[in-house]
Amino acid sequence: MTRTVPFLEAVALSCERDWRMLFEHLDFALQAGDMLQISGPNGSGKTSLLRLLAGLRQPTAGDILLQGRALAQQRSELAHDLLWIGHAAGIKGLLTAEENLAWLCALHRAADREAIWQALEAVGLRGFEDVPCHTLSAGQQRRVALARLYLPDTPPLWVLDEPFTALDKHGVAQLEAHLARHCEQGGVVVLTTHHSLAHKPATYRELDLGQHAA
Ligand SMILES: Nc1ncnc2c1ncn2[C@@H]1O[C@H](COP(=O)(O)OP(=O)(O)OP(=O)(O)O)[C@@H](O)[C@H]1O
Repeated sequence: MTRTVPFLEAVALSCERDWRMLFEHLDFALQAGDMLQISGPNGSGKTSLLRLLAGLRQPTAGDILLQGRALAQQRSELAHDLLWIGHAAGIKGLLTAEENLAWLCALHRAADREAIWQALEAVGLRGFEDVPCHTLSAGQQRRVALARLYLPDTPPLWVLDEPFTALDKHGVAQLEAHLARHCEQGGVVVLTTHHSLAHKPATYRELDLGQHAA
């Protein structure tokens, strides 16, 4: 029987920071449509794991495979396939919401003004498109970052570090539904959050790093 090549795979993954092993021998495989929530106590290595998956750090040991090939040898494929939103909103305060989004999109694929305005409207920022982001609230700044998830033709793999931070209840529910929809349409979501998701796709799984502590 032939084995389907996973979209993203971690094989015997270990991560050490500052001489401290955070986790060892971690294995998981994600197919198109899967959602993986990384959980665990503060300092257990959730952000560190996401940064490995996003190609921002090298594992201490083990491999990460993207569609069956080593991630480290696929920088351009990763840039094409990955949408990474880190723990900080990662937006520039002097730029407007529209300018921030245009700049962030340029990292992957350009989006036209109409698409950017529609994405900002989808995250509830209608009327705030052209004000400098430093004048927005923390939740609104988070929404600017998250608007990338509402652009057409997003990359298939979304790696999101604490995406619900600073969002209000409605924003949380809306984002949960959007992530589930992305999976139902064949995308892959890997996220960290300390909150338990109310809306999960059928493919949802949780990986508790507290149980993999070295
Ligand atoms: N920039 C850094 N330099 C050195 N060590 C770091 C750095 N960032 C994190 N670490 C170390 O790695 C450990 C894990 O950090 P990480 O941010 O991955 O944890 P986390 O599970 O995401 O925590 P939290 O729930 O608090 O966000 C930390 O306890 C710290 O010792």
